[in-house]
Amino acid sequence: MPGAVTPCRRTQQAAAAAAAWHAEAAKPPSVDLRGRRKDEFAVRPLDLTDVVTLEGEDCPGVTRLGLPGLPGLPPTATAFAFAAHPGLLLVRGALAPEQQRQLVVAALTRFNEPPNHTTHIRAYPAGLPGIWAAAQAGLCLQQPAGGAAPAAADGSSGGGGKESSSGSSGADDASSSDVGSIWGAGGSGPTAVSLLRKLRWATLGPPYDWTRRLYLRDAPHMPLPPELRQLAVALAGTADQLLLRGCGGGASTACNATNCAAVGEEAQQQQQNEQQQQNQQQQNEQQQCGCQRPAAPYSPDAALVNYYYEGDTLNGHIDDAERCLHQPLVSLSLGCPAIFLMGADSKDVPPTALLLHSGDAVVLSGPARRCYHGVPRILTDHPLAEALCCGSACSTTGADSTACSKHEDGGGCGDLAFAPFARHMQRCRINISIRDVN
Ligand SMILES: O=C(O)CCC(=O)C(=O)O
Ligand SMILES: [Fe+2]
Repeated sequence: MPGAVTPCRRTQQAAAAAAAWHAEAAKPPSVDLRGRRKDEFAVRPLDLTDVVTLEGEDCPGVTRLGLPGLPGLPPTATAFAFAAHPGLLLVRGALAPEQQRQLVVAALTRFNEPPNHTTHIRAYPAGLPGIWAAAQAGLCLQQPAGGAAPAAADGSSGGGGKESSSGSSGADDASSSDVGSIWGAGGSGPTAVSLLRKLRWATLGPPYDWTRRLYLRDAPHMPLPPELRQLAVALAGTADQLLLRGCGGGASTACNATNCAAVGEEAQQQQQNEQQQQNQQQQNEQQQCGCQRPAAPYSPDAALVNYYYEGDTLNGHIDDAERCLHQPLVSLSLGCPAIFLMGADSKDVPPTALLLHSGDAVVLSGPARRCYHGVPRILTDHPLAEALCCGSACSTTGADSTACSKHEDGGGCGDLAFAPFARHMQRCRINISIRDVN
């Protein structure tokens, strides 16, 4: 494998990210991004001490790995493995600028449309079609025909908000409405801007029920968009190649001995022993999760889209509702940077804090797939990612214009149609985590 360059940059500011892990752990489960509640930790001063930024000088325990140039990844993408987190791969720049812009547009205009479930599913069971366009046009939600208003969307419990005050008619009214009939220029309904701001998550593929913690495989849904599926397959393949088969990232349970260039009888015997141990370990793991690892190729079919704004956090958690926890989870970051905490299988183990940028991908594979992780902080006061810069966004946002200083030198994308999205993303982070749930 390529040499062990171990880059990171530690800032001089006071530490908080790792300490926050325990604070996060101590919080009640309702205080969560998905529960749409802010908390006292969210507004603490920014502190990046001990945050691994993957910039500048070497960082012990972090290895920069060469990419095999798999299709779907930009040539400049750089992958990192972490000795303390076997199976974790971070690919910096996994998404090309154009890809990032396309995903941002899709996440704000398509992924949040029915039949996909969103934060608003309880209050508006048939969804809020056209919410992005309505917000841009400054519209409000209209009283549904028949005078029965949908319940207010307080988003207070992800998927578990208030029941509709109009009983079943709320859903029927909304589903029979076209975009023009549910939004209007006036009225007493909530503004599309406020509903969009309260939209914290959307599900792609089989919807996830947060209350029962299971995928609703039989509920109406669109298939996972092919572009996400392809990306996840490419990134999971990269992780598999770099971490597992290449034996370079410490994914100890899955190092394929045939790729490890062992020679001679002694080495062969050692390989056989290791293989037996691996098989035993795999059997044990399969018994635990009941899946048939070798018989099931990676086939991502669902995703969770998280929309984060200033002060939003995601508590430390393990994603364990999928059928086979041997299948990787591929997580894409767009917009504002964020601190991502990667832990172990117990919250007693202090996590590593990583700074994620727009265009980064995190692959949780092997042992890392079954480890705690969370997001204690979104950095909304940072410059907008260059990939998302747009000329008119820079010039029309007053104080935010510094966010796009590169653009003023002619370095931006100049895509005027993207301007409203660029403005939105100056204060927003979108994460898309792609899963194989079946
Ligand atoms: O936002 C992130 O980076 C992580 C999201 C996540 O862990 C999840 O949705 O399960
Ligand atoms: Fe997660």
